[in-house]
Amino acid sequence: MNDADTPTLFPAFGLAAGAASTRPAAPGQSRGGADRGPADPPVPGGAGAGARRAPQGAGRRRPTAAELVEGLNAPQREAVEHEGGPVLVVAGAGSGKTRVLTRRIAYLVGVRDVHPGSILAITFTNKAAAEMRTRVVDLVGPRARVMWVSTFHSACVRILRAEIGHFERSSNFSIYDSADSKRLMQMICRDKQLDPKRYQPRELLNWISNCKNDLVRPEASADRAPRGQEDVYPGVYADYERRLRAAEAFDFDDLIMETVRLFRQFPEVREKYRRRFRQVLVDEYQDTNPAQYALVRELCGNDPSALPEESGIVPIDPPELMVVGDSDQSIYAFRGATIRNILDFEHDFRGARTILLEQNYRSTQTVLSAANSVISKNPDRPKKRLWSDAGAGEKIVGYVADTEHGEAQFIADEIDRLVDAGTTTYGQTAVFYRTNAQSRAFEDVFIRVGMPYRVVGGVRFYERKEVRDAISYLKAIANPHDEVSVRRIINEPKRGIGDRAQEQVQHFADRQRISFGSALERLDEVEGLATRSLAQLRAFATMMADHRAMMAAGAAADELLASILQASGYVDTLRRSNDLQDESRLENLTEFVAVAEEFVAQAHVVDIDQETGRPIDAETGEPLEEDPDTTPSATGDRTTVPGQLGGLGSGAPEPDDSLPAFLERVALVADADAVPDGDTDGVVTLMTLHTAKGLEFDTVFLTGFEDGVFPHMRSLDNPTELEEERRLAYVGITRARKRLYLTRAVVRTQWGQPSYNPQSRFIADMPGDLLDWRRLVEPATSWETRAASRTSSARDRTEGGHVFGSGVPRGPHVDAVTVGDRVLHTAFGLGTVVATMGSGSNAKADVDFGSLGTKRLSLRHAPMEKL
Ligand SMILES: Nc1ncnc2c1ncn2[C@@H]1O[C@H](COP(=O)(O)OP(=O)(O)OP(=O)(O)O)[C@@H](O)[C@H]1O
Ligand SMILES: [Mg+2]
Repeated sequence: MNDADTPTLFPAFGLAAGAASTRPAAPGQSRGGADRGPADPPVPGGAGAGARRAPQGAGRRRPTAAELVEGLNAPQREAVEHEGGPVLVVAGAGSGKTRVLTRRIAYLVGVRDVHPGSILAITFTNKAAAEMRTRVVDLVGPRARVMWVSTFHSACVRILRAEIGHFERSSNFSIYDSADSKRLMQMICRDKQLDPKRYQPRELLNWISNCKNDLVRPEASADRAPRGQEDVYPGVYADYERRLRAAEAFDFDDLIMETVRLFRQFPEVREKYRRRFRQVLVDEYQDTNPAQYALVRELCGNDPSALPEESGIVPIDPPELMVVGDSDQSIYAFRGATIRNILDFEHDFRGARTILLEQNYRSTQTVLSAANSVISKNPDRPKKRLWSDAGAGEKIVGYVADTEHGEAQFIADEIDRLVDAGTTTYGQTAVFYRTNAQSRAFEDVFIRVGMPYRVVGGVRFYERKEVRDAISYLKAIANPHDEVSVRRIINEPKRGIGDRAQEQVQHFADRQRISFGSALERLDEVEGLATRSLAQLRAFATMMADHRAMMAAGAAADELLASILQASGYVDTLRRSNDLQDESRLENLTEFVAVAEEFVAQAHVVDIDQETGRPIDAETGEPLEEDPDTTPSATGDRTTVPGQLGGLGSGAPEPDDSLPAFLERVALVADADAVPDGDTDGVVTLMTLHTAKGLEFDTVFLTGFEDGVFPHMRSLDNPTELEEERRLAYVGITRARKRLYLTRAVVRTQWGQPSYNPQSRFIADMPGDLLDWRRLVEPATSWETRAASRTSSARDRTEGGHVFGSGVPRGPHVDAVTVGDRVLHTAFGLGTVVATMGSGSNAKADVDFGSLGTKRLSLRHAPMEKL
């Protein structure tokens, strides 16, 4: 990502204090410590310092103020140094917003002596959080690790685990991801006997999610329901909430909503966190939704809800707040994000000021101009000037392939060419697409040519069936009431607990108003169970109870996992199978056990803080002994008594290798977390445009530049959605540092059907002289005419300044086929040759195209290629 942040700063630490404090240090200075001045106390060894304590004086000294703002331009510096009221930094892509946040944190710790424990920084992914933490630690040393740098979701999980007792709920709650939520919704729809054609679980869940993101509870949700659904939708929502609660579970949206509710209902709890977090920083602010915004206001607003008088707590002034964002990069409206949060900032946070950044340090002027020309077509956006002094750089390369396979082949060839020439590396190259389904074609080709690559997102490791089953076992151990998890594995592998037996248990649970898990403890009272089912249910309940006992006795997560995989018969079943797929399932489970082992190993690493010489937790940087700095001073009372300010539990955390801690980690792994670390991975990154936010690569391929792909089909007749697609294009283009490619396919298979998509309208927005077309295809054949006629707009048929008209149409074709050959026809898709006839220009073939039937084709004319 933003790799260039530290290099000139490091050497500067070695300079004499007098020299370094007044001017930026020259790069390339040595890093020795001998000339350290008296004003600069010895400091931590910084990155990679390891666990040994450095001898007094041998460590790196504390960076000076001048060093921490070194290399920043004036407004960036202003933002870093700002003290007092709330600040909004708005600026286009690549202008150093994230860098400003990182440097500001370092400055707070290193210069303003802010205790790292009082810093809360919010990033968009866990990956970005880890990176920001590392960078700050690089700048000011390991004591900075105590700060909270996390996503909204992770921060809320931590708060809820500590405070959920106020709601009289167990802190061992499960976190339901979208697949869990969907399963629960399916059960609800079935139980309520809703017509599956009219009520789709996904739609209902989307609607509920939107309610939650707007902090709307079921009882107040009727007027948001679609017309005629004012009873059904809120009813389903209420049921869903009831069952989540019965399962002691929260879904993703709950994590934020419940934290806000907690703060509003228990102002003294909120006050505790306002006292703890005196510095709050938020990256990617344009993508916050109303619930997240409410959370920021609870923590940092000027007028939070009043504290109960009997609490005796005097409210504290709001903490310092800095948010950074770019309204042009708001791409999560479908998850409730709203740029109103940016536009209303100055109004909502009293005394707020805005800082603008205008210089882009990431991209060439060519890349920027292309991005600006696309985004400038959006109406009602504040005009921004974004410039770069990196020079014009290379032209953008355009390429039109015949099919998505041709597109992938071109990209593979081009990457190889660039890498061979030493122009770029695999690790500095990314391929972006609009939807996950597009990754398939790239993977096919990349595997074939042996290109090292990594797909971020898609069917991820944690979404594989066997891994999900294993997680469900663990969740069911940790939380016996977790209905979705228990039901998922109760008969997996098959152990003779059929649907009927499960229904009988469920009925009993419903009648007794207890959870399914509790009913399993009272099997004797369940009526009508067959003897065999009863025996199997008992065995299952005993097995789970045994593992819960293990957990209570302190067994670590990896131990429990390995044990349950054996005891449940899951591993044996896979081992006995002859199915090849089961073999790879076994491998994945082995891998998952390794993940747990690594987690446990990590939890037991003890690091020593070089500054204090005391042990700190390797993961969080939290001191393992009591740290007086983190003791709230308001009452001096460290015990948590509701209604009083208490400790935050941050004093002396034990290494946590427990199952709940492991599950928490697993539940929060976001897509973008799988992004490889910079160059070192040496693989090409494939990902959706949404996941690309905040990242940068030397060479970027933006693919599928077709109307109906990008912009997405759904947006073509919806102006609001088209604006969002445009912002997505802006995000994509501005990821490129040096080299940008735009590609498309004349015909691609979508949803199993060939689609002829005309060129993306975004290409026409770019000045032609920015583009260099390597290949264009003339729309002369009937299939392209059909494609052109599908768009409602009579579009200008020029591409990047090149007018169509000359040259020969270049559709794919084959000269000869034999029976059994697989072919790809641009109109009919994949087929198998079943007969051949004729020869020369009369050669024909019968090709079976599956559901489209068998067709006889003239080889000379058929637009197809042999696979
Ligand atoms: N003053 C500067 N001098 C040199 N390089 C800089 C400066 N400011 C930022 N950069 C570099 O420019 C690149 C973009 O910075 P950064 O990622 O912080 O921008 P951003 O505004 O957060 O971008 P995005 O909008 O995509 O999130 C990074 O490589 C960063 O190190
Ligand atoms: Mg950024």
